Amino acid sequence: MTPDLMEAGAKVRAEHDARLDAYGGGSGGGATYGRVARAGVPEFAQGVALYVDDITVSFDGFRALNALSLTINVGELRCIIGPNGAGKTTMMDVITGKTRPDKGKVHFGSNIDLLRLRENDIAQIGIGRKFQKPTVYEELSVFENLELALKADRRARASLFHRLTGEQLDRIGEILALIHLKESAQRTAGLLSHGQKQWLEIGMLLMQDPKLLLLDEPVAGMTDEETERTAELFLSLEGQHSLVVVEHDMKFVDELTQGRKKVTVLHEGSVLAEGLLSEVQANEKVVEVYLGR
Ligand SMILES: Nc1ncnc2c1ncn2[C@@H]1O[C@H](COP(=O)(O)OP(=O)(O)OP(=O)(O)O)[C@@H](O)[C@H]1O
Repeated sequence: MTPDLMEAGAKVRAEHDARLDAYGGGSGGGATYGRVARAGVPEFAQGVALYVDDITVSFDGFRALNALSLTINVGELRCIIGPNGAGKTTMMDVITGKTRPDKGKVHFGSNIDLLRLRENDIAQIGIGRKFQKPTVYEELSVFENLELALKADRRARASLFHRLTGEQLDRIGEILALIHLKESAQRTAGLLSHGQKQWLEIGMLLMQDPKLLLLDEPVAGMTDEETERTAELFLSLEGQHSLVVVEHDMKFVDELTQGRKKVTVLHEGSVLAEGLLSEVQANEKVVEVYLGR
């Protein structure tokens, strides 16, 4: 390579890095997303990913969660359903440290007390949350969004001062294939369809290799084809990650549970029923709370 070309290459890279730094993902930025957790390392040997016990959350005396208890196993894909106002979002808020409960316990693995940690620390120890609306960096390319997510991971930061390692490039390639965006890697994220943006955001979460993924109505607004692809994606993640999927779309829940996985029905802040989708759909109490609205 001639010195001219080397200089031009360095300039392109510097501009690229400056673009990412502007979004807080560079070596000096990312104060919120990238703070080093002092939370310890979660222990999963007992097979439990998440243990929620007797959680109550009150808003001005109204109980959004009422003695809620729930256990998610390592590698499990659990769908949570329930009518509007059942407490599904509040439950996610408690797990991720956004809302503090009045009482109860929330443990990640067998040893981490999530109620003692801040929101950023919880994200850093391996709990990823996907909100209903996609939140990707619209002006950046699909690839840059994934690169930024990698830079937010404290484990990857030290090696990212100059360029991505081969291993990191491979990881981005793997995720691009998984989220069906390999052909769109250089596309500006703002130009993606709604479904593709949702996948990109899931890909960004996956860059940090979370043990537990919380997904709030991930297929809302997706086409049937996108919904099917999302089900395939989640099924391919099962086993390596624990997934908690809050969803109203029963066809999607059916695709995810494949007639053999347990679903949890929330109502008025508590677990109303738990079992196979066919069982809970035949449960009189469940039918009543759905039809009663
Ligand atoms: N910050 C708050 N202040 C007061 N009430 C709240 C607050 N957050 C939630 N609630 C109430 O708590 C209850 C549970 O709300 P939550 O959003 O957790 O339900 P949800 O199951 O996620 O509902 P949806 O399916 O409609 O998203 C609702 O009655 C809601 O109005």
